[in-house]
Amino acid sequence: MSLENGSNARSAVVLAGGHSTRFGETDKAVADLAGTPMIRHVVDRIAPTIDDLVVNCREDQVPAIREALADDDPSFEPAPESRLSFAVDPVPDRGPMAGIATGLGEVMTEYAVVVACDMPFVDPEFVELLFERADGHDGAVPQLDDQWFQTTQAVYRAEPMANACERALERDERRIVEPLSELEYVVVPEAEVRERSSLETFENFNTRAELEAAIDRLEDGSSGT
Ligand SMILES: Nc1nc2c(ncn2[C@@H]2O[C@H](COP(=O)(O)OP(=O)(O)OP(=O)(O)O)[C@@H](O)[C@H]2O)c(=O)[nH]1
Ligand SMILES: [Mg+2]
Repeated sequence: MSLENGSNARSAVVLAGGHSTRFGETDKAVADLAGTPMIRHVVDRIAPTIDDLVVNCREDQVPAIREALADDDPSFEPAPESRLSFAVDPVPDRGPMAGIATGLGEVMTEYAVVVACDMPFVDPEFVELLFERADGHDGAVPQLDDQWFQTTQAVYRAEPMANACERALERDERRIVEPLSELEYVVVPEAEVRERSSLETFENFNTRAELEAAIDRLEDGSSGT
C-alpha cells in the first residue's frame, strides 16, 4: 500500500466479511455483475476519491478478492492493488460493526469512507460530498426518511469510530448505532441525498435474483459503470 497519508489523504474501507447466506453458494463480494466482480465495481467507482484502500474480510476470502481487484486493465490508473491492504477480522462473524472496527483500525489517514462490497452503484460524487461534510467532525452519516442510518456508506474519522466500535463490541453490543452515539457527526438527510445524488447509491444486493435484475439494468444502459 502506498502511504499517501498526508493530512488531506483519504482512505476507503470496503466491508466484505459477511457470509452472503442469502446469496447462496458463492461469496457475493466476488460474484459476477456484467463481467466484473461486484467488489471491483465498488472499488472502481470510488477509486478517484481515495488514496488508500483497505478491504475488510475473513482470511479465506483474501485470495479471491485480491484476484478480483488485480489490475488486468492497463488503462486503469492508478492501479488499485498498489494501495490495497487487507484487514482481516481477528474474530470473524461478529457482524458489520466489527468489520468497520477492523477496517478503520488499519486506516492510515484521518478520514475514511466505509462502503459495503454489495453496493456496486455507489456514487463517487456522493462519497466526495460525505468527505466534505465530515471535515472537522467525527463523520458524515446519511439518514433516510425511515430514520435508517446508512452506516455502511458513510465517512468516519477513523480512530474515534474504530475505538467506539471496539468499546461497543466489548459491551457485546452489535448495533451499529451504538458507536455513533459517542461521536460528533454530521447527518446527511435523505433530501440532500436526492438533491446531490440518488438513493441508488445505497442499493445493495442480497440475493442472486436481485443481482440478475441489476445486470438487466446495466445492459439496458440505464445505470452503473
Ligand atoms: N467483517 C464482517 N463484515 C460483515 C459481517 N456480516 C456482514 N458483513 C458485511 O456487511 C455488509 C452488509 O452485510 P449483509 O448485506 O448482511 O451481507 P452478508 O452478511 O454477507 O449476507 P447475508 O449472510 O445474506 O446477511 C456486507 O458488506 C458484508 O460483507 C461480519 O460478520 N463481519
Ligand atoms: Mg448479513
